[in-house]
Amino acid sequence: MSAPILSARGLKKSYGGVRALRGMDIDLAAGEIHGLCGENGAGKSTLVKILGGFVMPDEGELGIDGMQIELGTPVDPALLSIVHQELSIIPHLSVLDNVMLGAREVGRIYRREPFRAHIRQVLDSVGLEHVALDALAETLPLAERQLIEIARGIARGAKVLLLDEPTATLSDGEIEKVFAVLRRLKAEKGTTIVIISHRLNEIFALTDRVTVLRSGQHVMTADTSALTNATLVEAMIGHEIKIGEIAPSHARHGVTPRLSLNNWSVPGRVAPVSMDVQPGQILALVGQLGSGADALLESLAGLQPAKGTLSLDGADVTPRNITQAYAAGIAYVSEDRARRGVFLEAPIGTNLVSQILDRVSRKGWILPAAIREKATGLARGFAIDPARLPHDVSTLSGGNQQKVSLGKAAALGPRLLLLNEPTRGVDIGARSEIYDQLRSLAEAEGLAILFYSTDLEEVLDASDRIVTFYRGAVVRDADRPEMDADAILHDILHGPEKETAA
Ligand SMILES: Nc1ncnc2c1ncn2[C@@H]1O[C@H](COP(=O)(O)OP(=O)(O)OP(=O)(O)O)[C@@H](O)[C@H]1O
Repeated sequence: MSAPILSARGLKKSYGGVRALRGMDIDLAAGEIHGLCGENGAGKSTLVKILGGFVMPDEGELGIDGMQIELGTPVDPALLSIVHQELSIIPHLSVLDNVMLGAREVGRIYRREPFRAHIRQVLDSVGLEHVALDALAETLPLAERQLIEIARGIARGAKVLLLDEPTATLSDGEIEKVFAVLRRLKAEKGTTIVIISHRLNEIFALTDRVTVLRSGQHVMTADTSALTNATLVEAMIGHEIKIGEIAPSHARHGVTPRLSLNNWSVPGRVAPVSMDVQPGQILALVGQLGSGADALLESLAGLQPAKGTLSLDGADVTPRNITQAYAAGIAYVSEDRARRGVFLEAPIGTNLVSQILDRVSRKGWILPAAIREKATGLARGFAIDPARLPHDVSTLSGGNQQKVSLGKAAALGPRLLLLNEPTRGVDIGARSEIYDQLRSLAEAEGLAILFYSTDLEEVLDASDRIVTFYRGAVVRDADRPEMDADAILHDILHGPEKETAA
């Protein structure tokens, strides 16, 4: 490799007793796309935050573009820019102001006009042609806010661009647009790009080299072309896992359906749907953003105004808001975990049992032993380290926070569990543990699970029935063995097959 554009040596960082990085080295070549892989909590975000100067390491050295960088102070954004994992978009500012926030060009007096044309171009390039520069960020869905975050990183024109799970909330079409922009930045401007992703197909599609971290240490750096799925997974978690196998369905047939939808519609977003879901069935709702698949899921939790009737075990419980949904035994896990999923500044154990306090207390007194027992069981089931139960959720890595929000919903013992992007940011090993846990809940308790996901691998690995959506209507409803990735993609990108004239 010619002289690296970025070189870090001996980076160490501990948070209390947690050793996030234990002496990490990394070199980035100019103009390469470099993937960072590793389990949840391996230290990827910590590394990226140290490189950007947002976290002060305990030890280490960093050089960028031939300059020694003072650690712990934000690096000039024209040199290095980060697209963070948790959105830093300010809801009540416009799209333009969000992109320009913190830009060096702004100076002391912020006049918007000179920047409009350039920012328009950047937004168009990431697929936000339809979004006005003056629209308030809060009016946009999560995926579009994520695209603005990416646009902000691109607009800085940095020599090194670090992206921490930029695609976690995006669907395939959007991801392709973002990747096209990244490839263009590399080819035309020689930008060096680092990308963290748990979706291995993205790592293979985009990167030139990959670095793997495990428990805060460097495990390997290799050319992507020299790796296979299996060798990469093994480097990340130390053993092989089964991917792509069709798990047996636990759906109970010949009994009253767990969920029945009768003429259920979300005005303006989903045309009327009637369907039954059996106890123990795990059903994936799949579609592009705006296809109605996610709106349908939210409507079942009382989060979208809907028409029609929703029955559980044969009784009409049509929820008009989330409180009614919970009361009926419907639990919902949001895709936006920081805002709606967990209490960040409360211990993990407290979070897990926060919605079932009545079950871990007697005569109004909370029973610590009961909390510990319940929380430990949930932690085990959802691959959370039980030793960390007393720590605040905010000290967990992103993927581990997601596991807490799943455990918290499962604690309710619901009849119907609704999951929006169930394993967003969760590593590949923990993902398969979570799918196993969901399957055993479905089998043991007859729980019906409906989930919306933009990750096709997740749809194929976790479901036993798949419903595809296109432009607000169901295209196909089929058992998992009858579907594959091509069939799903065809449905969600093109809609139903056109009838050929006889
Ligand atoms: N502010 C903090 N306080 C305490 N512990 C922290 C803090 N930030 C990170 N950690 C811990 O440091 C370790 C590394 O976390 P980091 O976020 O870097 O992992 P990651 O590889 O990015 O994980 P993920 O894939 O889940 O995002 C984890 O054990 C995490 O809990």
